[in-house]
Amino acid sequence: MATRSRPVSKKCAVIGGSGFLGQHLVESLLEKGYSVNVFDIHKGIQNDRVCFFQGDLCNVQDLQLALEGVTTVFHCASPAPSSDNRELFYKVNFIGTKAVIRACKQAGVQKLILTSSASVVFEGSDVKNGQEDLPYAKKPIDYYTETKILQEKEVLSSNNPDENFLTVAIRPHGIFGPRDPQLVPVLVDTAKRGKMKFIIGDGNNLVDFTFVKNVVHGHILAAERLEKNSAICGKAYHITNDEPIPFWEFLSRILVGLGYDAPRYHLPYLLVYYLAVMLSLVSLLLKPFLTFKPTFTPMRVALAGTYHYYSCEKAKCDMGYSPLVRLDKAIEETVQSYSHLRRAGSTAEM
Ligand SMILES: NC(=O)C1=CN([C@@H]2O[C@H](COP(=O)(O)OP(=O)(O)OC[C@H]3O[C@@H](n4cnc5c(N)ncnc54)[C@H](O)[C@@H]3O)[C@@H](O)[C@H]2O)C=CC1
Ligand SMILES: CC(C)CCC[C@@H](C)[C@H]1CC[C@H]2C3=C(CC[C@]12C)[C@@]1(C)CCC(=O)C[C@@H]1CC3
Repeated sequence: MATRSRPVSKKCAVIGGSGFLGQHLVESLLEKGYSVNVFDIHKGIQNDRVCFFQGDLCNVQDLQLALEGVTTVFHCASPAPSSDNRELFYKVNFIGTKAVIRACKQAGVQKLILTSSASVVFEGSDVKNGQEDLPYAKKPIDYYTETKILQEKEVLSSNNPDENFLTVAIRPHGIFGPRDPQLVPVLVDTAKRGKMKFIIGDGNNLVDFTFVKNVVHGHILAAERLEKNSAICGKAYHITNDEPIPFWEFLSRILVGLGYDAPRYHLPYLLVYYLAVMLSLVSLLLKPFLTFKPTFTPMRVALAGTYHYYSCEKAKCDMGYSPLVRLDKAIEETVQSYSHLRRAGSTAEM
């Protein structure tokens, strides 16, 4: 172990370590010689090399054991955006994050790295090469994002070098990669139901999709650069692949890679957007009698039909970030990892 750059005594905790990003983060931290405690409400991680603590982050007592002797905490837990549960978003992302900060301070944790989201500045209209000085969205695209804003503000304002408590927020966008429960499975499911035939808008809108290993790299760099007097204290950073791609081209490459047809027919953006708004109202009205989850929600349509890509220059400059894996390689690795979702009878093709 003498060759490792980080001593094993560097103990950190990953809150949300059973999740998609959390698991990749844990694996990378272990590879780098950190010792890792995982805290999560679900035991989704099978790894003998970590200490697992099951609990709800809203509960300071639950957190205490997991944070004992820990110097660095990564907070990447959140209810899934698709859960569409306002109360839960507020409780976990806002009240729960306050509990995390309190527990960190009580346990003498020195660094807190929050996984925020680039969507905190997105209001459903084009963002091109957005920088971190964009104001928070006044009308966020959904309630999940509204609570991500509250959460980020709370974490950044708790940065206090005098108390030896330093914080930073990482804002990824469109995370994808092996084991993602959200993007590829939703795409494949939609394609299987014959609903992936249409391109919303002209199809030229550039978007950031960020490979999970690059997001992890950004988090670990931030943790390592977070020192008293460093430029990154109390700041937010976009972490992207730095290769914006047309939204529909990205989706098509994943779909074709897995043997499905790429969407071909164009529909006007505003028409689909207002249809999605109407559909979500109908589903709300019918809720007491019948539950159905529309595939094309206003939030998804806004994400699918507008430009939303962000500059990661500030992360490059302040923490020496640059993506480790290029987009082509990342798509290839992702498609290969989803061989179980490949269309029956299709052969591998990239
Ligand atoms: N997936 C994406 O494209 C993006 C995700 N993010 C953020 O990245 C972070 C990680 O996202 P994913 O890994 O995709 O989500 P995920 O759903 O795979 O993982 C979240 C984890 O948090 C845990 N969790 C939820 N509530 C909890 C609670 N009360 N106490 C303890 N653990 C709890 C879940 O059990 C899960 O293991 C989240 O903060 C999300 O907001 C930000 C930008 C984009
Ligand atoms: C049915 C199709 C129109 C769209 C299918 C793909 C979507 C499931 C994904 C495309 C962009 C993704 C995205 C997120 C979730 C999954 C997508 C909508 C986030 C909302 C996840 C949480 C965030 O913080 C922001 C992400 C933006 C991009």
